[in-house]
Amino acid sequence: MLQPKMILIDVDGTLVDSVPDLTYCVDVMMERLGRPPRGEAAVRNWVGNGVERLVRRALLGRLDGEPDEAEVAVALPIFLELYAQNVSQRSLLYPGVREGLAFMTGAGYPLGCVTNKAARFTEPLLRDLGIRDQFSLVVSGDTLPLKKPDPMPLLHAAAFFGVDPAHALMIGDSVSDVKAARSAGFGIICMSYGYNHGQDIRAAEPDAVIDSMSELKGLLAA
Ligand SMILES: O=C(O)COP(=O)(O)O
Ligand SMILES: [Mg+2]
Repeated sequence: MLQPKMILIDVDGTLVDSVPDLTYCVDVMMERLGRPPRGEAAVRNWVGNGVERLVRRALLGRLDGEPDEAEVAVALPIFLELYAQNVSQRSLLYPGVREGLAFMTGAGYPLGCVTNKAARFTEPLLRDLGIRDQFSLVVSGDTLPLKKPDPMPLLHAAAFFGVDPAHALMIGDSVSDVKAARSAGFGIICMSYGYNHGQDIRAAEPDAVIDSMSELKGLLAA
């Protein structure tokens, strides 16, 4: 049984299935630019590195590369305005999240949230889904100079809670979470259902992969 002194949890693909709202905003943005929609299957593979990177990927129609900067300058404000209005309209907590959070808080684990989503979207999303109060700390993608896969947000949270990273656990869904956790010296558990750019997260070799946060009670000391 694991008994970390602090647990940090990722948002998109871990707590929240945010792809329906992100897809809506990508596709309306594309329509306004006079370009074809990208659809949910593509957007699912592009989430995880912040909204600006998502917009760049949508403009390109693929994961890697850089679109024309003039096009980004037009597209990004459109997307940001749309997402501000649609951050939680279609997004849902994954099955098992409420149960997993209740187990962790009930067992006394200090909880933080670490996401690459910008703070202006993270805060209302967590609030609208009724889970903001579960977290003593929320570190968003623009809270610090660097975001995941850099270890900075995780180390910042460890310092906030006064916990040695060797006694800290990250729960995420993507290779960025695994890389950040490994660089920070945290343990890492991943959700099998999340967004990992179309790759099976098992290839990144987290400490464990689970299908639902309700399974945490079998891994963490109560
Ligand atoms: O890509 C994003 O905006 C955020 O993704 P994350 O919550 O999985 O870090
Ligand atoms: Mg994620």
